[in-house]
Amino acid sequence: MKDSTNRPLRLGTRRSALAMAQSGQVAEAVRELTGRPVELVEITTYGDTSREHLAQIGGTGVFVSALRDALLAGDIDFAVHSLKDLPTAQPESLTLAAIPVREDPRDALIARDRLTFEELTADPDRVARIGTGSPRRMAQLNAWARALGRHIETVPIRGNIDTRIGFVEKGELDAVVLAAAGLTRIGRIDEAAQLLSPDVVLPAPGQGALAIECAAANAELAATLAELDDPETRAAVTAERSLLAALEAGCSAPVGALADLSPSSRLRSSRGRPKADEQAVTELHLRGVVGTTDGSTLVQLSTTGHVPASPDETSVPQQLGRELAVEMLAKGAAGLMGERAL
Ligand SMILES: NCc1[nH]cc(CCC(=O)O)c1CC(=O)O
Repeated sequence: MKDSTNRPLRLGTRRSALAMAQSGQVAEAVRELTGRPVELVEITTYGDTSREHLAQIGGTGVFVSALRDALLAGDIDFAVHSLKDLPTAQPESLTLAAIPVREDPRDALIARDRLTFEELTADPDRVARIGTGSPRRMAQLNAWARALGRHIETVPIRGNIDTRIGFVEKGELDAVVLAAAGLTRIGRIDEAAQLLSPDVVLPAPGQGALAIECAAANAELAATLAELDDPETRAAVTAERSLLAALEAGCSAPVGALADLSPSSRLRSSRGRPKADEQAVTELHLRGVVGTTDGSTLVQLSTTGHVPASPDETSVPQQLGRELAVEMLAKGAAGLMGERAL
């Protein structure tokens, strides 16, 4: 790094176990990268103190605004966010310097007696009560139960990961659904009874990915942090967030999305042996879902595109997301998103 000072870099973080875990991991990576000490600065956000349900306080950005204020005020040098908590519109004053390699994007079920969803819902005389504050999870869990011909009750809850698992430990709920990535980061993934297949429950756009952000004015730091970026993760989450943005939905809306990238043998000019100027492409498969929280209606579509294997390629993923949104809107997605009730 060109900045020869050894002043510690200040990393702003929320104080939850999850935020501390992910900030701690990024702090270590930045220390290794720069040789500079990294100091954690605790910031309290409205999302941490409010007792309201996420859907009621609007969801979008409640966890990030205090960190962003601190970045713009120069109180901290960079911040680590869960990408899925970031609003899709990026302020010009801030740079998403790096999106590191993504953790498992799936949702996980934590259930009494370590039962799976199928086992939990098997007894027709006992309606399983499953806790989640996420309309996206409610919609898909209810749709899954309907498809199995079973009944569940989704119970709106919120709180940090420990609090949510506590509902099951105390016997107040039969199960809760959480992001596998969060459980992994705080070292509790072993308690998951089941990882929910994206064929049944699509995660939130960007779930499992982190975003490392700094002030746009701090171009030198942004360039340094960019070394922690994973282009494949960035391409995938760009497609997912582009879909979300084009659906004009906040993060509390019942929108699920997941992009998978797979190396493709298809070459840009496909005949004969690859020539030096031919570029390999990556196949990007994007799935999206919108539904009513009762699971009675889901609009679920997917699309596939080819992303050139250049490091900063985000225009194709962006376009794919927009195209899928248009198709979903044509199938009635807009009407479903109007529904915000829990
Ligand atoms: N909305 C809260 C939130 N933000 C990020 C994660 C988990 C980690 C991630 O997705 O990166 C969670 C908890 C959860 O949904 O269970």
